[in-house]
Amino acid sequence: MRTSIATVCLSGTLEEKMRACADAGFDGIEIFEQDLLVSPSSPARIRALAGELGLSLDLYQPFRDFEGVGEDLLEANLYRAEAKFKLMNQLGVDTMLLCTNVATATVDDDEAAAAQLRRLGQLAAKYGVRIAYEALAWGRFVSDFEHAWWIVELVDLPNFGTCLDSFHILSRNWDPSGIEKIPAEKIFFVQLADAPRMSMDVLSWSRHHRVFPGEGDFDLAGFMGHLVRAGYDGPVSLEIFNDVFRQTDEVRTAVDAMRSMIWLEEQTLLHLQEADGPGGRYAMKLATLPKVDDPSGFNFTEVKAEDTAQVQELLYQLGFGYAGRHRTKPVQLWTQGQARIIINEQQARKMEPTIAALGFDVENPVAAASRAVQLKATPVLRPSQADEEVLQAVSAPDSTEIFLCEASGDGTVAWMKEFNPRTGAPDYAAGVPAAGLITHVDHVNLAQPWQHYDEAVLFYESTLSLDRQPSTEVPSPVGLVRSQVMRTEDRRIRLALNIAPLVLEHPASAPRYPQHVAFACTDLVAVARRALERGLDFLPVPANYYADLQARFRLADGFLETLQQYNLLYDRDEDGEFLHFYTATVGNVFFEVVERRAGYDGYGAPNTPVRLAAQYGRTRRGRG
Ligand SMILES: O=C(O)c1ccc(O)c(O)c1
Ligand SMILES: [Mg+2]
Repeated sequence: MRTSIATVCLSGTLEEKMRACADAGFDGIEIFEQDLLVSPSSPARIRALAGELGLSLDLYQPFRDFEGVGEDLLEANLYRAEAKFKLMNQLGVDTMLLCTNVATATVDDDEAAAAQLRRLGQLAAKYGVRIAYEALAWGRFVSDFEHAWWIVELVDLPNFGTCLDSFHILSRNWDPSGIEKIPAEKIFFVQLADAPRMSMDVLSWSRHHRVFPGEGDFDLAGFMGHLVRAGYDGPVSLEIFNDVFRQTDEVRTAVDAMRSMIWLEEQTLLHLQEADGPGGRYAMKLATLPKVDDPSGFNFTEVKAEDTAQVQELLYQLGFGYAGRHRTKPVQLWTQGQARIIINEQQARKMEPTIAALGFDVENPVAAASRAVQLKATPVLRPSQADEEVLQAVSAPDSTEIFLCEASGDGTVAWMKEFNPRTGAPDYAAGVPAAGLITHVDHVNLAQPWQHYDEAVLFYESTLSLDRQPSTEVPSPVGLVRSQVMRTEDRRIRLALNIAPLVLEHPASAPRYPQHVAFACTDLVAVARRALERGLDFLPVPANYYADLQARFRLADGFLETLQQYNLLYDRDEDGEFLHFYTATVGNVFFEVVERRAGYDGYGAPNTPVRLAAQYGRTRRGRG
């Protein structure tokens, strides 16, 4: 698959954008007119730079509002077009994108529009230029791709074809299977964009909310399948108008963009193999990635901190046992059931407790790491001694290190033998056996900086094959928190990503992005009772919450009192019940313990505002 990207996707100058696209591995670019107009570089310089960078200049765009106009305006439009054809000759670009008229068209007549477009095509031919006619979803008279294709047929010139843009087709729910009826040689260009489903006018949706494939809700593998079956083999280009991408680091955005392409290429092939059977022969060659099974569990969570005392104490209070110090590194291991927490003091100067790494159980760590690196993840290199396990790891967009560990069905993990339980136990933990009420990690919640949120979703979806659930928004005292759960089908991995609201201008301003690990247990009240005995600082829950709980659920006598006594939260739905509590926050980390009853599959979402408000209240009072 030949990859391309529109310069409008990125921030920076035209030259910066071009370098970022080349470095990320794109084959070509579409030059967005505005980027050239504001550039101090001459067309000849841009052409030379593209040559130096090995980028093909695939498209010049857009040319707007040409057809369906009166004769005077037509003359002016042809004059304007000829100037652009000359410019394109200087740039060495042979295809121009023409959008359907959104503003100046007054004549709703396909034959008349085609006659005008034929004049444009004939003029373009003198300059060796091809015109790719694209239906914009808000076009004045032409807004659907089959209508645009019909007009292309009427124009009937070899250098006049169509451009298909997934956004304009899928946003309007046009049936994309019609693409297969268009002869491949008349599809001059293809633009791809994903987007979250939204109910707003389609122009605003398109100009502000497009995202890279895999970050939104469109079925782009299905869309690509129609193109591949049509026999298309030209550039597949990203055209993403997005407010965040336009203002963030272009090098990073270009890598995110490339990841989306590599992943989509694989998804397209898998889609075609499933829909058409293996052995399909298509003009477009689609590359594959190492196929890996879903991760089968959390292997470990690593908390990094300069001062480890508070984290140790919380773990002790939750019933974790101290399982030893690493034989060569300043690293402790705490375990309970299948839950393993590593506390790492290495290179942690001035660091408040933070989740620095997550280990996932995978079938084949080398293949999983190779897949991630082929998807443009940065490998993490950790020095290890000759007799230590060599662990595979890559860096997630928020810098959390993702370790791909060998799964073991029996609850032991190979690297645990590097820890010596006889050294360095804190006083209160000496000789404490893991008490065994907590069984494993239920989920991990990572707060994402707002500008890397979509990138993080695609990262986990593509590298670890986690499935995206519908995203939700939860009110906090300082704004709405967007939340997105990613999980495996068997639920052994549940990862929640949040965008923390910006609190920069707020009096309680220190921007904090607390993260948490939620442990699963079979008896929450017992875990809470033990934790209280050991002095745990529970996140307090207000009495108003319990009054509302009783009103909603009519709880059995005594149950509400028990919940309230231990600051437990409760939820119930048609699948089952959910009990949970939170610890105080230490640095950037807190813990949750959950008990799922029957088939409850959620996360206590109605309780999240209560947690956020309680955490906010404590932060303002200077407590964690
Ligand atoms: O929003 C626009 O104007 C616009 C321009 C060119 C395109 O290819 C497109 O899809 C949208
Ligand atoms: Mg487009």
